[in-house]
Amino acid sequence: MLRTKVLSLVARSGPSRLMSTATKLTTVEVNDKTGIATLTMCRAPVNGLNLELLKDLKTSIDEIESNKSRGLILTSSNATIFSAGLDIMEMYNPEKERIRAFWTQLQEVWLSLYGSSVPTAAAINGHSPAGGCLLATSCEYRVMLPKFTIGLNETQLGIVAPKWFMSSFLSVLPQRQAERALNQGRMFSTEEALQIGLIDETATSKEEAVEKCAAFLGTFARVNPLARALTKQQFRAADLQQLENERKDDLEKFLFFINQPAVQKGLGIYLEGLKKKAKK
Ligand SMILES: CC/C=C\C/C=C\C/C=C\C=C\CC(=O)SCCNC(=O)CCNC(=O)[C@H](O)C(C)(C)COP(=O)(O)OP(=O)(O)OC[C@H]1O[C@@H](n2cnc3c(N)ncnc32)[C@H](O)[C@@H]1OP(=O)(O)O
Repeated sequence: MLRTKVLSLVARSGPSRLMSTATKLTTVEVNDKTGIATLTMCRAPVNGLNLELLKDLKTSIDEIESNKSRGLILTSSNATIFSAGLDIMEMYNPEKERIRAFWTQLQEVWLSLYGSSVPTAAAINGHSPAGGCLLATSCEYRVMLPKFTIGLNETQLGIVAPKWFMSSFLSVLPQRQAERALNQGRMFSTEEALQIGLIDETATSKEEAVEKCAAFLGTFARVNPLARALTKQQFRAADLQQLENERKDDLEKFLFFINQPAVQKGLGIYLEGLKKKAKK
């Protein structure tokens, strides 16, 4: 497959350039006027984060970073789902080498998105459970459409969100609310998320959400970019460093946990429930 880290121009539409690393599961469109890049996840049916989508996300984030875009807006091509979180098929009866690569890639994506020197915002145009919420809370600003849900529901699946998932959540919510929501595996409606501060604004369409994200990113237009980036970095450095220091341990913990027969059984039951619901 043709995969190059060099930015390539593959299409033009209006004032935006569609740039791509020939990936299939993400697209990056840069607005020529604002310099803001919109990174869209497009893995059918639900933007489940599998190894390939994670690789494409990482490539796209790196591309936006190295292209010195003025901002990054993360969104989805699906009309009702931002991301269904980690693809459970990657964790259920996993293949030994692939699951290692999968978790390592998830760590990479989080380190690049949460640690991005570019200002970031999420246009949450659909449901955003677990890993979807992780991506959204790794950004600096969130605009969400009504009648969807967002949250870290891991405990509902019998799994435990690792510390760095909590770091993103805690960068948005006060400890008391974050702890309670995580322990409950609570999913918030758009209205509840706004009330608690898990999202910053609502919008009635994806276009409006993207516009509101762009307006937020525009607030940095007159701020010195280096001063802004270093300030953001200082806020996030301890969280990022913690994962950097514990990456191997974190991977081994994940592998140990996910391979427990009780966890596998729970994931199997959960998947079955999802499939039954989908057939109805
Ligand atoms: C001490 C600590 C140490 C280490 C840490 C250890 C462990 C941590 C490990 C993991 C952390 C995981 C975080 C995660 O992200 S887990 C994933 C959580 N996601 C969910 O619970 C979402 C489940 N999905 C839904 O709720 C819904 O599908 C929806 C709201 C996103 C969309 O609803 P729809 O009605 O529009 O669509 P469906 O009909 O339900 O689904 C269509 C299709 O897609 C399949 N599917 C949905 N979600 C997933 C998924 N996350 N993974 C895989 N597949 C998914 C669904 O089964 C349907 O498939 P079929 O069409 O039936 O084939």
